[in-house]
Amino acid sequence: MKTALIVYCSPAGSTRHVAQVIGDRLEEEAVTVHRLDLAITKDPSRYVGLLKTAGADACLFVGSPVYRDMAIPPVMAFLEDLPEGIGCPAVPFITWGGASSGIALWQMGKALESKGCTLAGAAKVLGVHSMMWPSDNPVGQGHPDADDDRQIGRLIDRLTKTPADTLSFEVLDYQPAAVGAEGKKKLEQPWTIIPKTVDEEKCTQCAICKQVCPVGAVTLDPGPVFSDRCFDCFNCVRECPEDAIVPAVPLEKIDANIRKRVAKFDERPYTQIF
Ligand SMILES: Cc1cc2nc3c(=O)[nH]c(=O)nc-3n(C[C@H](O)[C@H](O)[C@H](O)COP(=O)(O)O)c2cc1C
Repeated sequence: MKTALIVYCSPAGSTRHVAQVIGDRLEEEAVTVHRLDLAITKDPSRYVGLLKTAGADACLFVGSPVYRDMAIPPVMAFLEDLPEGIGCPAVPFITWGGASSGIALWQMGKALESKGCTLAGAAKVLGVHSMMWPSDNPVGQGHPDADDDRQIGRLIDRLTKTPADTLSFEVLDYQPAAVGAEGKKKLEQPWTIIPKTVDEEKCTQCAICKQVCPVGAVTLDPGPVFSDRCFDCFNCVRECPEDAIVPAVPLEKIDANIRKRVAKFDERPYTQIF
């Protein structure tokens, strides 16, 4: 591998951390790394051109957090917009909050396979659950940690130091049948979000909600208005200094539901390299 493109979206930072570790380790192995944060770069086509030019010497890394068992819409939109037959080796990676990693890796793998990519490797990495920021003990607290980073390092070692290997995309279908089937059913349903209201007494129109939205879904009129690009990352709710953005489901109830799902799935291992 001579060139790598690392594409990701990371509303709360864990997926960005993994992307950073991947990029830093690749650079240690003298790979030329291009990093593409989908929240910043709106037109990825120039970067995708790099992959075409580098051909088999290039590798595409694509990272997403898991939301409701799936990869998030900006990442899937990037994959769907890739040119047909791009055909490079690829490494999807996800971070998940310890409830269920669902079918996100499988879903990303399917999209990559449909563009003619081969699977060089993949990673599932535990991250602190990004819906649980008010809690003193969020699920996944402290993750990704040093051991997670070491596992990512081992993946990069394998990708750069041993002859290129191709995995079957089937390895990404790792969930028990019932969990996998439930996740795949969700793909047929519209993306759901928890509606939010704005407490106009509290809102000072400071525009932080607009700045922290990774997909430009917030406009001010004069308080925040959310477009249908919103995919429910909760950055606006989390970062509002006045707590003026109020989700229809209280955060305590969301917290309790997540903990129930953690107990129900009891998914292991937390971090896994393929
Ligand atoms: C709306 C929403 C839905 C989520 N759904 C799941 C889920 O189904 N399973 C899970 O384990 N974690 C879930 N999480 C937690 C994230 O996957 C996890 O915290 C991830 O590391 C966040 O990545 P980021 O920090 O790059 O944004 C969800 C978080 C949000 C905000």
